[in-house]
Amino acid sequence: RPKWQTNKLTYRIVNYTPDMSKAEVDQSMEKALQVWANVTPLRFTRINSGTADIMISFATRDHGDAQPFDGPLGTLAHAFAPSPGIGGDAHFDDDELFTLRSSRGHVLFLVAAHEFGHSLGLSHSDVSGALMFPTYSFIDPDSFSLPSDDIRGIQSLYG
Ligand SMILES: CC(C)C[C@H](C(=O)NO)C(=O)N[C@@H](CC(N)=O)C(=O)NCc1cccc(N)c1
Ligand SMILES: [Ca+2]
Ligand SMILES: [Zn+2]
Ligand SMILES: [Zn+2]
Repeated sequence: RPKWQTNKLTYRIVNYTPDMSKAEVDQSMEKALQVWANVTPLRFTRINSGTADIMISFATRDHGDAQPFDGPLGTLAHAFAPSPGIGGDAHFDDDELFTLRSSRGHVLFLVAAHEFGHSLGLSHSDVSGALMFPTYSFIDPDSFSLPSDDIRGIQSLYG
């Protein structure tokens, strides 16, 4: 199973969605990475130019990789397993409505936390309620805590 060979990873927010303020997007991404840093030796450093391990961007439809987005709903985002180049990168479908905490649309923090699970090497879980379960369900981000199946999964890679 592909995994990063270092615990110090960089990320870059390449562009932004119009759905939220830049500060809200920044906070959502930081909080989503912290979910995984809390239970592993992984540490994430933001860079604002050049190439990071985890390049984060918003896009619609065809956006330069082999997995074009599909308009509103359906696929919300995708991320690539650890590897050089596109590995680790996370793309968010900007035909979705992303929110800070509303149940209307999709909470960016939750989608990002799920995607970064893929960026770190996790695949989907069949445990309902797991963050890595294939389908999104709204959770108040203020009361979010990483489910045990996800802790087990990430600690089996980075323990
Ligand atoms: C085949 C994949 C490209 C599907 C894609 C996904 O799993 N990305 O990681 C995706 O966007 N799946 C949707 C499925 C859906 N529309 O319910 C999803 O919600 N994934 C993100 C997500 C966010 C937060 C929590 C969970 N469990 C899943
Ligand atoms: Ca979509
Ligand atoms: Zn993509
Ligand atoms: Zn997924």
